[in-house]
Amino acid sequence: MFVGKQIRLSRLLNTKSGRMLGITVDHPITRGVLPGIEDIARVLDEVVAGGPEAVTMHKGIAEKVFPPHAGKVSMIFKASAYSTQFHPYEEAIVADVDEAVRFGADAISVGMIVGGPEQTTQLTNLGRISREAALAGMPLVAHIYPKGSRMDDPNSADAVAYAARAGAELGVDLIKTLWTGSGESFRKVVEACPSRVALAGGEMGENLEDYLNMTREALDVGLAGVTYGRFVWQHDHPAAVIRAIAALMHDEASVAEALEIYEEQVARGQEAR
Ligand SMILES: O=C(CO)COP(=O)(O)O
Repeated sequence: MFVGKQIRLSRLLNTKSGRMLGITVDHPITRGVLPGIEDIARVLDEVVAGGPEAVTMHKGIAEKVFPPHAGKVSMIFKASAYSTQFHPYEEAIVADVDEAVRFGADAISVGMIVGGPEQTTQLTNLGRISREAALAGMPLVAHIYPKGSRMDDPNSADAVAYAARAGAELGVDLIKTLWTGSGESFRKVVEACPSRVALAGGEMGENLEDYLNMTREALDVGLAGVTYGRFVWQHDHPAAVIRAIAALMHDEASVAEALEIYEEQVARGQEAR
């Protein structure tokens, strides 16, 4: 491994656990300007206050909003975009490795949808970015979801293992993918993937404890990271949520302990007001 990639990777991974707690704020092209993400400067302030290892964003946000946070958190530069409404099966490439280098990014992130004929272009794009990232010593993160037009059950262990392994085959360092519903089924995904596997989050509808339970179960079978978005920054107390997740990931806390940390953080924040 080039030393540059090793150094950047070390900025992404927690020194204690070797895992990455990442928060994504790249949703508007995918899902619209969701409630809670309108004021992106405020969102980033609240997220960074929770102390995650990394935040993922597109170039325009990196340019306009990220600079005050440089040095406090790593930046993952998003280089593709899709839309659940307009082009759900295809990620468009919107940036490249040279730009990621110029923006001071610690990793580049690309999405790929597998499970349909559209994956031909997706594989071509990921293969190219993987080659360019390797040459630049830039870690490669990929969101790989088996949500292609021929996939019946994107959350099945076979589908998710296929997606994760496709990323590993193409040299992705950290693959973010979907939860399969249980630790037992997720173990199959982790065991079939020689790269680090990270989990995506989901909608705000579910409660915090459900997300903490999912995270704990996945960590127990080898999860190496999370890249959570909506349920964190749409929450009333994003920094407290992040600290609770960090306790699970870096201190091997139980869900009950993580919930206590969440309550403490909320109380402390309210006292400070
Ligand atoms: O990482 C994501 C978008 O890039 C998904 O985040 P959530 O599903 O947790 O909102």
